[in-house]
Amino acid sequence: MMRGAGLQHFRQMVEEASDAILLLDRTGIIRYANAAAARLFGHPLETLQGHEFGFVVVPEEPTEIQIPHPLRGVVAADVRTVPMDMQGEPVWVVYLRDVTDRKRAEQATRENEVIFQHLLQEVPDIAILGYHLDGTVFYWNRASERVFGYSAEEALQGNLLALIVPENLRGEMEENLRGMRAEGTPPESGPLTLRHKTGHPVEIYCAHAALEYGPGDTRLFCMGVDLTEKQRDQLRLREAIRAGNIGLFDWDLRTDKVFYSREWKAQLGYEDWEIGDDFSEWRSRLHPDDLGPAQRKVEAFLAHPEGRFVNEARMRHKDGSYRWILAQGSLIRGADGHPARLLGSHLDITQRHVTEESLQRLAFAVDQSPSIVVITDTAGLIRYVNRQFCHITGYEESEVVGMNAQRLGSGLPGDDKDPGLFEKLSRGGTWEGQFKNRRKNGEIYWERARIYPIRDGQGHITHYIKLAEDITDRKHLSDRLDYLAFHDPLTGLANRDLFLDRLGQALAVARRDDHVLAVGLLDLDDFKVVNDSLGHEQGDRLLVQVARRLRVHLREGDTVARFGGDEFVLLLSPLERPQDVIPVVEHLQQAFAEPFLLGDNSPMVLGFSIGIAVFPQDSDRAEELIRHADAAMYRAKNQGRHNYNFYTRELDTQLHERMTVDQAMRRGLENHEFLLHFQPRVELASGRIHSLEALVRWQHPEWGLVSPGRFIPLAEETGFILALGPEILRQVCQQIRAWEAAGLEAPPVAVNLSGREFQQKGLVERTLETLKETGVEPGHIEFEITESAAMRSVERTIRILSRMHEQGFHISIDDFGTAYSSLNYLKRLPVQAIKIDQSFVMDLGDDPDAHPEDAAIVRAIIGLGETLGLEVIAEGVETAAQQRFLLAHGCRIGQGFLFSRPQPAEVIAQYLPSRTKAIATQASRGRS
Ligand SMILES: Nc1nc2c(ncn2[C@@H]2O[C@@H]3COP(=O)(O)O[C@H]4[C@@H](O)[C@H](n5cnc6c(=O)[nH]c(N)nc65)O[C@@H]4COP(=O)(O)O[C@H]3[C@H]2O)c(=O)[nH]1
Repeated sequence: MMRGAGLQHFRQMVEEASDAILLLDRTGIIRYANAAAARLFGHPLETLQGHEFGFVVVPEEPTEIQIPHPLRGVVAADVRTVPMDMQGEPVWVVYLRDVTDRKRAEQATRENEVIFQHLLQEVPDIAILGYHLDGTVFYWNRASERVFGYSAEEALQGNLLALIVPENLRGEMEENLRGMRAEGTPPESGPLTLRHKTGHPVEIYCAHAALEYGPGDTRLFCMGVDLTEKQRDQLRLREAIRAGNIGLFDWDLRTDKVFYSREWKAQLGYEDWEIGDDFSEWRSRLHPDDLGPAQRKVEAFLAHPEGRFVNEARMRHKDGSYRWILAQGSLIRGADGHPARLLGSHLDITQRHVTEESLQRLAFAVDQSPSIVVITDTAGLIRYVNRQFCHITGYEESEVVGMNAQRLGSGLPGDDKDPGLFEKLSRGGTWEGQFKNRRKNGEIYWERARIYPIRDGQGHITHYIKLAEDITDRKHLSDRLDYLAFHDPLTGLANRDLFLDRLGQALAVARRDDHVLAVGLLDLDDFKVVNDSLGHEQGDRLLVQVARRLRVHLREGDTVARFGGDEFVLLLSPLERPQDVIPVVEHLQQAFAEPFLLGDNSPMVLGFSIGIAVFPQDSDRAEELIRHADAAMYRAKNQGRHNYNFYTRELDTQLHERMTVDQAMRRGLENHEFLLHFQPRVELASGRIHSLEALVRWQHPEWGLVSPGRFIPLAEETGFILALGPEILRQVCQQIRAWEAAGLEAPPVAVNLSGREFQQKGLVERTLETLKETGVEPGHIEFEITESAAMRSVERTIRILSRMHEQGFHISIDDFGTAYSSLNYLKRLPVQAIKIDQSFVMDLGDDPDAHPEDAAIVRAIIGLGETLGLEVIAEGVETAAQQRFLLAHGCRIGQGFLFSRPQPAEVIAQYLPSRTKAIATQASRGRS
C-alpha cells in the first residue's frame, strides 16, 4: 500500500497522463477524472465528477466508444476498464485514449484506396500496365484496353513483349528488362511506337516506375500517354532538335541572361551544368578573329532588327579545337514593343566548312589544271569551262557557258562526229577518243579527251565532264612519224614498207584480173662518185630531182619508192605484156637525158641502170620480185651504163654463184687459204726498194690462186672484208716480224684499207691491238685508202686519219685522180702520199708525148703532190718511158710490173737488205 509522498507522486502522474482516466463507483458515477478526461469529453472536471459515465463497456475488454464532444463533434476513444477494490468498495478504473485522428486517417486511407484504384482503372488517357521483369502482365487498366485493344482478361494471361511490343523493338525491350534485373534501372521514359491488337502502330509517351512488392519481387509499371497530334508535333520537334543536333539559345536582352539548351552546350563539348546563363558564355568562346565581326553583326541586327539574324563564326570547343557554328535567330519584342529577346539556334557546320574548303581547293585545282575541263548538262549545254579551255580555244567563259557544246565542235554529247559517243555516255559508260575542234579564231586543233557521266545521289546522270588535252603538236608529230614510217624523208617517195604493201595489193589485183605487173629496180650510174666527190648535200639535191623526175614521168597508178642510197624501185601496174615495160624505161631514159642542176646551177647528166622482174613469169611473191629485179639491175650495171635488163633464170645462177663464193671465202678464212704477195715500190732513180704493198691472194683448193679483183668487191659487198681485213693486217705484221727475225731490214708495208673497213667503228683501236700483239711499230705500216672512200664522209675521214696519223701510221690516197676530190678537203687530210691511179700511168704507154692529156693529168697530180708537200707514188709503171716521164716530172717513187710483180714473201726476202749490212752502211755513213 502506497502512503505519503508515494501516493502524492502517483496522483500527479495520473493527473498529467495523456490518456483520459476515470474512476467509476459501482453505480457507474464518475468519482474522479483527470485533465485529459476533461479534454476528451469537452467538459470541465467539476461537471464530469458526479456525472454518470453512461457507456456500456465490457470490463477488461477494449472497446471503442463514440463520445459526443461539445466542440469537436463526435470523438472516438478506445476504452479499457479495469475493476479495482478501493477500501473495500468495488470501483472501475476506465482508461480512454483519443483515437479520433487515427480513425479519420484510416478512413481516409480506405477511401483513397478505393479512389485511386478507381482512378488507375478508369483514368481515361493513361494506359497503365503492370508487368513482371519477365514481361508477364499483372495489371491492365481500362485505358490500356482501349489503347492496345486487348481486354484486361486477355492481357493478364499474356506477356507484354508478345502482346504490344513490335518485332523491331523486342530486342531493345528485352535488353531493358535484363538491365532492370541486373542493375535495377528502369527503362527510360520517352516516346515509343507499340502495337495495337489489330497490328497498327500505337504512338505513346511512356514513363516507367519500378515497385518493390517484396524481396526479389520488383515489378514495373508502364504509364503510357496516347499522344495527341499536338503533343506528337512537340515531341517530334524536340526529337528533331536533338537528332539535328541543333542548339537553342534564348537571350533575354533586358537581363542579359541567356538560356542555352543542352544541345547548344553539347555542341561545344560541355555538360549541361558546365555552362551558366551568362551572355559572356557565348562571347568568350568566339574565335578572336570572329569576335569583333560577330559582335558588330549582333549590334547591327539589334539596331535594325529586320529579317533574321545570321552569323557564321568559329567557337572554341572544350577540347581546344574550333568549330564553325551557324547562328540564326529572330527578335521577340516585349509587351511594350521594345526588343525583349533574341531567340535562335546554333548549328555545327564545321564539316560543311571543311567540305567547302576542300571543294574550293578542288575547284581551284580544276580551274588551274593543265587539262581542258568542260562540264555540260545532259542536254549538252556547257555549264563550266576551266582556264585551260579558255587558253586553248580563245573563248571567254561567259561566251560558252549555256551554249551547246556541239556548236564548239567539242564532241560532247550530241556531237554527230561520233554517233556512238552519246549512246555510250547515256548508258553510263566512259568515252575516250580524239576530237578535231576549232578554236575561236577558226584554227583547227586536236584534243585527246575522256568524257565521264556525273551522277547524283540517286545514281541519275546529271552532267558530263570532259577532261582533254591539246594534242595538236603531238598529232602533227605522230602524223609526221606515220608519214616517215612509210616514206623516204629526203624525197618523200614511198619507202620499202609502203612499197611492199602496195606491191602486195597490186599482186592481189593482178592475180584477180589476170594482168601483168613489173617491178623495176633503178640504180643511178656514177652517183656514188658524185656523192663522194661533191658532198652529200649535192648528192641529196640530185636525189630529190631524180625522185621528182621519176614521179612526173610515170603514170598516176605506178608507184616509185626509194630504198636508200641511189636505189629507186618502180611498180608498173597494170601491164598487158612484159614487153610493155620497155617503152616506159625508154621514156625514162629520155627524161634523164635532160641534165639535172647542181647547187651552183651547173648541169649534170645522170644515167641509170634498171633491172626488171615481171609477175607472173618471174615470181608471184613481192620480196622475190624485188630480189630478182635487183639481180637484173646488177647485171645491167655490169654490162655498162644506161642499160636495162630483164630478170632471167640464168641470173639466178649468177646470184647462186655469188653466194657460193661468199660461203667459200668464209670457209677459206677458217682454212687459212688467204695469203699475201708483196709488190715493191721503188725509188725511180735508183731502183731501190722504198716500201712494199701487201696484196692479198686466195689459194683456193679447187680454183687455184684467185686474184683480189675477183673476190674483194664481193667481200666488200657482203661485209666479209670486215673479217678478212684484220687477218691481212695480222699476216703483214707477222711477216715483218719474220723478216726481222731472219735478220732482214723490213721496209714499211702498205696495206689496203677498204671503204667498208674504214667506215667501221673501233678501227684504230683494233689496229693498234694487232700491232701490239705482234710487236710491230706503227711507223712500219702505211694504210692505203681509195680516193672515193676517203671522200665519202670527209669530216669523218679527217677525224679517223688524224687519229691514225697521231699513232704514227703513214697514210696514202690510192687510185688518186679517179674521184672528184675537193682540193680544199685534200689539203686538210693528214696523208703523206698520193698514188697516181695506174690507168693514167698506163695510158702514157711507151710514148707519153703521144698522150698529151694523160701526160698533163699525171703532171698535174705530181704538181699537186709537190704543192701539198705529199709524196707521189705512181702505180702501174710498166715501161721505161713511163719511168723516165715520171722521173722527169718529179715523181720519186713508182710501182709496177716494170720493177716487179707482186711476189710471195720468200721471193721478196731476196731483195731486202740484211739488217747488219744496213746498220754497217749507216755506221759508215755516220763516220764519213
Ligand atoms: N696491169 C698492171 N697491174 C699492176 C701493175 N703493178 C701493179 N699492178 C696491180 O695493180 C693493183 C694495185 O693494187 P690496188 O690499186 O690497191 O688494187 C687492189 C686493191 O684494190 C685490191 N686489193 C688487193 N689486195 C688487197 C687487200 O689486201 N685488201 C684490200 N682491201 N684490197 C686489196 O685488189 C686490187 C687488185 O689487186 P691486184 O690484183 O693485186 O692488183 C694490184 C697489182 O697487182 C702494173 O704494172 N700493171
